Amino acid sequence: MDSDSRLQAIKWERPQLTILNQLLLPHSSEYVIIRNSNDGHHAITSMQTRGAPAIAIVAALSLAAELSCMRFSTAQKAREHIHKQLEYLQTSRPTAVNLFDAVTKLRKIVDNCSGDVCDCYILAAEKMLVDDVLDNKRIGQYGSEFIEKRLGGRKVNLLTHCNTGALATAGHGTALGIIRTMWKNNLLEHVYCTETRPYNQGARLTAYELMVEKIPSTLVCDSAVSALMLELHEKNGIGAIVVGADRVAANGDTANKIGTYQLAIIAKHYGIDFIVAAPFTSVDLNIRNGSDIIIEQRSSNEITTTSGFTCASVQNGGDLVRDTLQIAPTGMNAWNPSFDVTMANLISAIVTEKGVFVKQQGEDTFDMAGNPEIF
Ligand SMILES: CSC[C@@H](O)[C@@H](O)C(=O)COP(=O)(O)O
Repeated sequence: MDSDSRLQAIKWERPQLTILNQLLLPHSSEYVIIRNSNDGHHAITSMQTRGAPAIAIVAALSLAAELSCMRFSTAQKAREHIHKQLEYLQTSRPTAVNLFDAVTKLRKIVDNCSGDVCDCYILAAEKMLVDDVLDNKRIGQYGSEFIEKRLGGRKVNLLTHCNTGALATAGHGTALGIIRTMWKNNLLEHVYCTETRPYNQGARLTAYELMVEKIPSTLVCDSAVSALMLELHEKNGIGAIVVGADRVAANGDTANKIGTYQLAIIAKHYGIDFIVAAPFTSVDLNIRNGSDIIIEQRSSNEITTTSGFTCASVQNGGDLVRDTLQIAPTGMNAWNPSFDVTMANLISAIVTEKGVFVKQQGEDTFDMAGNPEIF
């Protein structure tokens, strides 16, 4: 078993799809069976699964599971059903473009398929799962080489935000994939991960992944990063901030988990690299810049309450029970965008499986349709 297979968030054994229920992490690892597109849609909207690549792959495979149990009298009927279900699946979450990219590719494949339409669909969805892991390993390698070159090969401290690891992808991860690769290559000293309020993907999921991998790491409040930069100034410092992406516009403007933008400003203030890591399925060449990215607004309850696990020993024989506590006054308004957009001028490099995109001398933006570099 390699290190990545310890954390497998998406399991596909034709015709069965099971996913790790991330609502229960880090306290218990329970898998949920996804039988059809309805289950897939629910898994995404309820956040049992999350993270841009994982959302796309679970959506695609949920329909593959459904199709495995169906028979259609004509190829046209199969195509119509697939189109309808893909349409429905893409209503689950709006910001990550990977889902829309997957839907476009799958539609094209079934429209052009000359054999059994369901087989064509299932094979294509299965390939997305396999390709994502390979792409992430390449991102890990390219990102590790880029950081090594930028920082002269010394062991570095990195900071990351949200969760971009094996739990957010088919395996290995993107920004966390770079961290995994650097750890394996003995180039990493320590990782700082932000808690990522209000949903706590950092505290619950990234902290869990780092502990499973035994990577030296420390959790910090989102609001502690500037103070941390100052604190570590004399002691090797933070070498770079590495984050994932939900959608990268053609000019490199990047939507990612709320709080990413302020980290980019901090990186600029301290003169360190701010690196985005994402598969090319997160790049949306159809939009020129970040102002066209739809930002998901989530319930104010996520801010006005806090959730966690309490030990209901009497009722439940010691089992941990998920619980929610109100922390703001009843009726208080809250603004809860799930993502923000970091402008390209604050980003040092965008690492993809094709290579590393950097800005040309004197430019403020990236050309995501152009050629990346390998360092
Ligand atoms: C490889 S995951 C990249 C992004 O999707 C990740 O950074 C992120 O913002 C996840 O948000 P989430 O709301 O948990 O789906």
